[in-house]
Amino acid sequence: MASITAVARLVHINPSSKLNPSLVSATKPLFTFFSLKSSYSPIVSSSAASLTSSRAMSYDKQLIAAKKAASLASLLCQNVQKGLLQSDVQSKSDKSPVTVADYGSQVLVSFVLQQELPSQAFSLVAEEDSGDLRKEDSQETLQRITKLVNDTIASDGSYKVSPLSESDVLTIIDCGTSEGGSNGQHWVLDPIDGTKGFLRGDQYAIALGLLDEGKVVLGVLACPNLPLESINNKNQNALTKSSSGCLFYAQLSCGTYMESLSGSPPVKVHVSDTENPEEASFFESYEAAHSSHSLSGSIANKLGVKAPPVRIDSQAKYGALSRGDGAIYLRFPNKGYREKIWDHAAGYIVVAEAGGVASDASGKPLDFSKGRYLDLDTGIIVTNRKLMPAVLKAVQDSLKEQALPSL
Ligand SMILES: Nc1ncnc2c1ncn2[C@@H]1O[C@H](COP(=O)(O)O)[C@@H](OP(=O)(O)O)[C@H]1O
Ligand SMILES: [Mg+2]
Ligand SMILES: [Mg+2]
Ligand SMILES: [Mg+2]
Repeated sequence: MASITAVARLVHINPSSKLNPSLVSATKPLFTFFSLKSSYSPIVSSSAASLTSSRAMSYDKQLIAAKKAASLASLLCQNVQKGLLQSDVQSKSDKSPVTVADYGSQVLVSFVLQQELPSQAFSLVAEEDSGDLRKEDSQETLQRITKLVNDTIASDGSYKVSPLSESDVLTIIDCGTSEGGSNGQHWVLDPIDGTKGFLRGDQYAIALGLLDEGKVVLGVLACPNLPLESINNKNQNALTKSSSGCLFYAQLSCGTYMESLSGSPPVKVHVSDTENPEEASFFESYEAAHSSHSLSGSIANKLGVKAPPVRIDSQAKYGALSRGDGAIYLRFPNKGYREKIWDHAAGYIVVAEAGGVASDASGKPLDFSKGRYLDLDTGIIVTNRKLMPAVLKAVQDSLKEQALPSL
């Protein structure tokens, strides 16, 4: 096991950092308490119960660190997406795709959080693990990830650390194996949510949330391909224009804000306030295998929704809903599919703090305190508070009809 060299060190922020300027100024000066020598070892909590937490506390420091981590990961993902190679993509044991950018993003987020918050115990529930990368035929992929991560850290210039080795990279990826739960604080990370969208050149998100005592208390959603302007169903051309991308962030009781990934001033966002389902447009997954399009079609009919659905990948749907581009997001996976907390934690608080609400099909709020999986009834409904009762009824009626044997 690699050893930590604990050295207090002042990190000088390089003024030429490529990150959003508001993040850079907010983070200097900063002490970190470990330096990376030849090998890397994470600061891992020995027990979740040892983490201190308080419901009344502010999460400002964590929010600054989370924004910086997601922004740096976005840079890596944007660079990879521009020149994606066939060899950059692998298939996981469940046959889902994973790319060098998924791994690279996970390493960067974990690295930045630990650099920025050195005095806090660190627990991370993240999607990826190093299992496949430790296999012999993954050597080249691991080298490519390591180079991507080191190049991104060097080009940003905020951290004066020796380059990470391949072994450091594997160790940092495996910082994400926490089980989460209802005690203490846990970061929740989807390093690329919407990998299929990422591969198509469409929408994806770097989604980072923080749980405190089982509740999501902050969330950051970086959506590098999402335009700042609305993508409602009247303006879907916006999706094809090049964009610098959006960063959504929310902290408990502080509202939801959006800024561009290139650093425009933040604006407070709010969900649509429509009470009329006929005026509401809805989002669903681009991938029909991830959510039943026919069920959401039947729900939309019951509600009298006129506009066709906007189908996009990833938690960009939560971001778009939080600023009112559409008013309803419906997600109904196949029976037996278990939703993971990293697919929803950041999006959940981004919508909730913008005045929206998310529940399962029985109307129960999503519960992030049960470990790596969400324990829920049938599907996920996200909308504004005024529409929720009508949407819930339409969902429950459609589910009952679906359960009836056809004549
Ligand atoms: N059969 C399935 N049903 C529902 N969700 C699925 C699924 N297979 C994969 N997913 C999840 O859907 C996420 C993408 O969401 P969306 O459909 O909104 O774009 C994927 O995240 P990753 O891309 O991080 O693996 C994955 O976790
Ligand atoms: Mg995945
Ligand atoms: Mg995901
Ligand atoms: Mg993912």
